Amino acid sequence: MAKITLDNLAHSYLPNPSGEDDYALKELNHDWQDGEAYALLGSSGCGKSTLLNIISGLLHPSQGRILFDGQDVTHQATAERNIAQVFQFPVVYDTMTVRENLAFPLKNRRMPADEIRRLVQKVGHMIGMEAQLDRKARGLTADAKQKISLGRGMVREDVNALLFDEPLTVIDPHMKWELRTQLKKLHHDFGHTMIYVTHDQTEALTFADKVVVMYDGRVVQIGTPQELFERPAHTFVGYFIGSPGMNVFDAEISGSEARIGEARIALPASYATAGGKTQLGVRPEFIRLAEGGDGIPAKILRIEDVGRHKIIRLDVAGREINATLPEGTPVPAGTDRITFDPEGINVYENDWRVAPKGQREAA
Ligand SMILES: Nc1ncnc2c1ncn2[C@@H]1O[C@H](COP(=O)(O)OP(=O)(O)OP(=O)(O)O)[C@@H](O)[C@H]1O
Repeated sequence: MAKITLDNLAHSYLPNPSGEDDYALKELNHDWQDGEAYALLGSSGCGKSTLLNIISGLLHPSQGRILFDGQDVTHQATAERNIAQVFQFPVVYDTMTVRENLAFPLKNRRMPADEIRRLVQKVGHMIGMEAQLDRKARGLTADAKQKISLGRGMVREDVNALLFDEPLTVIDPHMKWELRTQLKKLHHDFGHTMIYVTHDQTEALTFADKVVVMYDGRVVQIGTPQELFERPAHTFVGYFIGSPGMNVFDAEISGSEARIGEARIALPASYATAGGKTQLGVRPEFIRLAEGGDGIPAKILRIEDVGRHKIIRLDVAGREINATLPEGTPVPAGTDRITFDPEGINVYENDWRVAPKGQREAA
């Protein structure tokens, strides 16, 4: 397994990039720790595959270096990097049996036959295909073929890193859950460094120790699921993670007080801002419904029951915002205001989180 260092890394697909906008991947400096499971999460076109392909060696970065355990691999071919990769669509050999497909990377490395047999049996079990090991891959469903691809990715225990690019897209929903659980178990048992690209937050949050959120070619936050939930570093993270996402209110900030329209809101700490666009981010879980008092005027538009909780859609100064209430908690009938739980308030300037005075913002 290896620590992966992204050193001053950036990539443009253009031959002569002239400004930041020309870069599909904007400058990055990060150490991804040995043995951790990372999910690269972001919407389509934000640069996830570009970054993964640079790590795997399919793409050479236009700037910077990539290191595995301190060794510069920037100009090494994929085959030399000792990694396993699983792509969005199956890559299997139709004329081979399932067993032969799974054994392929091990045979290539001239592993003893009894060791191959043991590993193939184990992975066959993990992907739920033990009974089909001696069947030819031809004629299997796309779902089954993708399970073989996943199995082939997981079969080697000595790789520097395991890279997955949206590997569960063609898998049916029940099996998705099952395979995600198996991947987590694999990580737990062997401690591989894993990088898993997805645009699905559930997949990212259930799989990863650390989620790397990308937006417009930039890594905007690397954090545990809890950190992304409690302290989104960028308004995009707040909006993208959570269902519904974080509400964002334009606000004037003055020390430990915010003003939203006529309403004054006491902040949990004091904040120094530098004259940029300032906003408060409050997740739906931290919005309280009230009748009268000092809150922000709001009108209930509709209430949606989604099982474990209710989503209350409200109009606040012409914009729709969301609150959630646990199942069984009644919606106050005369609701005409909202207030915020102080611990759920984050302050943003030009979309980036501002740390309370006296605290340093995490990278
Ligand atoms: N081969 C290429 N040539 C030129 N531009 C490209 C190439 N591949 C990707 N891009 C552009 O680079 C940006 C990042 O694309 P990338 O595929 O890395 O994003 P992504 O987050 O993986 O998206 P998706 O989830 O849709 O695959 C996009 O604007 C895309 O159009």
